[in-house]
Amino acid sequence: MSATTAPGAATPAPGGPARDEHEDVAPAEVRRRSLGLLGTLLRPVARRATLTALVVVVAQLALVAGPALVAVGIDRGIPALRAGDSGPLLLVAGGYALTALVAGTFTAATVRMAATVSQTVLLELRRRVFRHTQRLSLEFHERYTSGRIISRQTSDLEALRELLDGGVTTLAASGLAMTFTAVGLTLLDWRSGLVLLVAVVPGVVLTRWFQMRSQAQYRRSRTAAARVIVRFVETMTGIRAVQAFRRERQVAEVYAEESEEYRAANAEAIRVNGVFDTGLVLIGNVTVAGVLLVGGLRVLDGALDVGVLVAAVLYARRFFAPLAQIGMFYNSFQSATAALEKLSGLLAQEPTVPDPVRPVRLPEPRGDVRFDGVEFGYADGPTVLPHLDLHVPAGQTVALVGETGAGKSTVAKLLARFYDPRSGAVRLDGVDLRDADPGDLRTAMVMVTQEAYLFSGSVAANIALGRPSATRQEIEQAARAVGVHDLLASLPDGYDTDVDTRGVRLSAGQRQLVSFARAFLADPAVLVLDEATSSLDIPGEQLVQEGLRTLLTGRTAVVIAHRLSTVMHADRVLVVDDGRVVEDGSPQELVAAGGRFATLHTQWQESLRST
Ligand SMILES: Nc1ncnc2c1ncn2[C@@H]1O[C@H](COP(=O)(O)OP(=O)(O)OP(=O)(O)O)[C@@H](O)[C@H]1O
Repeated sequence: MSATTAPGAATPAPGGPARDEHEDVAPAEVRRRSLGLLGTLLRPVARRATLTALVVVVAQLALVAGPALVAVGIDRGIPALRAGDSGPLLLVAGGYALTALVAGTFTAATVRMAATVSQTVLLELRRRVFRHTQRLSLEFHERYTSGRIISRQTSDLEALRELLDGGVTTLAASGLAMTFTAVGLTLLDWRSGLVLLVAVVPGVVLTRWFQMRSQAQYRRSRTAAARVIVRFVETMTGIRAVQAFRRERQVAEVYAEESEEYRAANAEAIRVNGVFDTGLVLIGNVTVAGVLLVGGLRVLDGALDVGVLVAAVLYARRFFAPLAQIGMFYNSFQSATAALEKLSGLLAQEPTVPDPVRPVRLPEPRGDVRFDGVEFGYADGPTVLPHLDLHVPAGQTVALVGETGAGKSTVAKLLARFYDPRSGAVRLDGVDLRDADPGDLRTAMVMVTQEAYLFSGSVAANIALGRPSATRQEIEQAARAVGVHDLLASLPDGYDTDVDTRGVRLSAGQRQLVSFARAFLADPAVLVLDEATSSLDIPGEQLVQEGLRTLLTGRTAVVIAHRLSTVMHADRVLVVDDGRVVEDGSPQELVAAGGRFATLHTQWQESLRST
């Protein structure tokens, strides 16, 4: 059982530093990169975005005209009405209704247009992130935990969505509303404008306080949220280990603590928001009282018209309302900026196994494999293979044996080009894998891993992964060849059975056979196979052995062998120790030579006898 697999150890904190902790990039460069990404995303929707901005401006202008029209209505329209002329008042009322209509229509249009722009941008970004992440080399996926990738595709895109859907337009509209209101009021009556200016001082102080507190708070809340998500994903990914070692209670306790921290962070954020909103209402109302008092006294003196006073009060009331909106979206803005930085960081990652500039075609591969002076180590880690020279002629079956950590999988992964050597070259039919056409290489070389991963979907679709153009007949032929046809045909829906269907989960050995059928259908010139270590019941074992033999026939095969029978059927055995080939020969020769393999062979036989 592979229950000892530890859940990914690194705990990412998407709410923490926006930069990928593995890269060393200056903040200015990060900003440039994020803006660059935003630019490429917005370019296709530039016209629509500009139009949206114009619509926002018109909506705000229409809104700000309202109080001014009220002033005109009171100061000009009513006296005229008293004098028997209803024209001016009707004109003003009509004008007011028109501006209200324009403001309403344009605000609704803003919401729709912003949503269209935002959804187009997000669709493109979501696709781009998926395509890019999928293209990145294995080396990247081994260090970038699944929790972090999930955060990029979920919470980061969500943060951007929140801002783009309504945030940007609300921020712009709020900024414009405040500016237009201040200008409108000053033009109408500069003394009332002055009162507003005085009130702006505590408003700015309060907003500044809020920004600082809420930024810290928001960061805390995001970090806490990320911890909860990562803990959840890791626990569920490693559920076998958790259950096998009875860690449920401890994991639940840690999870409860982290959830509590998340709750506390959110509660504090709400409290800060509460103080800010209440403060704004207070400042707003005091300002209204100030404008009313100063203006009222001047009305008494006859220096100010009543209508202008009413308009001034309306403007003063409106002035502080947008600040609450700005405060609300300030955090979205922050988190969207951080999300954009992280997404642009992910998109800036380059595959460590790049596609060749001038690919060499391998249309009819023979399967001749060479390792020429290969030196290799993972990333910046220690050397794993110091110097490997190896020639596997076409059609040969080679079994790699050796102790755990000897470097067998590393040889296999270099051959399948999941990694490139630090020096030297791996060649197929004389072509350096780094120069080989990636499409041809994937056809020529297939790696079957231990885990025999099945994707959700039918059994047939899973086999067809080996050759998507295969007919049902060819799929069944492949299954027959590796001896799994009867089993698959007896499933509830035969080959159409969904591998995820409850109650028909395939066993490890059966999954292995399906993956053999998949590889058989792909029919590669070179097969790299990591034999499953899981022990199978004897009939199952025999079935897998027979399937394996059919699969290996007629092609070059490099097998990381865990079973004696596989090794003994190989043409050649390589004993790997500490990244070096220490014995090389046919199984019979090596047994006769009495070296390491001979010892291993004796141990194997003894263990088989004792079971
Ligand atoms: N992704 C990786 N990153 C860093 N080091 C690695 C990685 N994979 C393997 N190693 C290291 O490379 C060495 C060889 O490992 P490898 O997996 O090739 O051994 P192996 O012979 O296949 O072992 P096993 O039989 O247990 O699968 C080990 O020291 C291991 O720690």
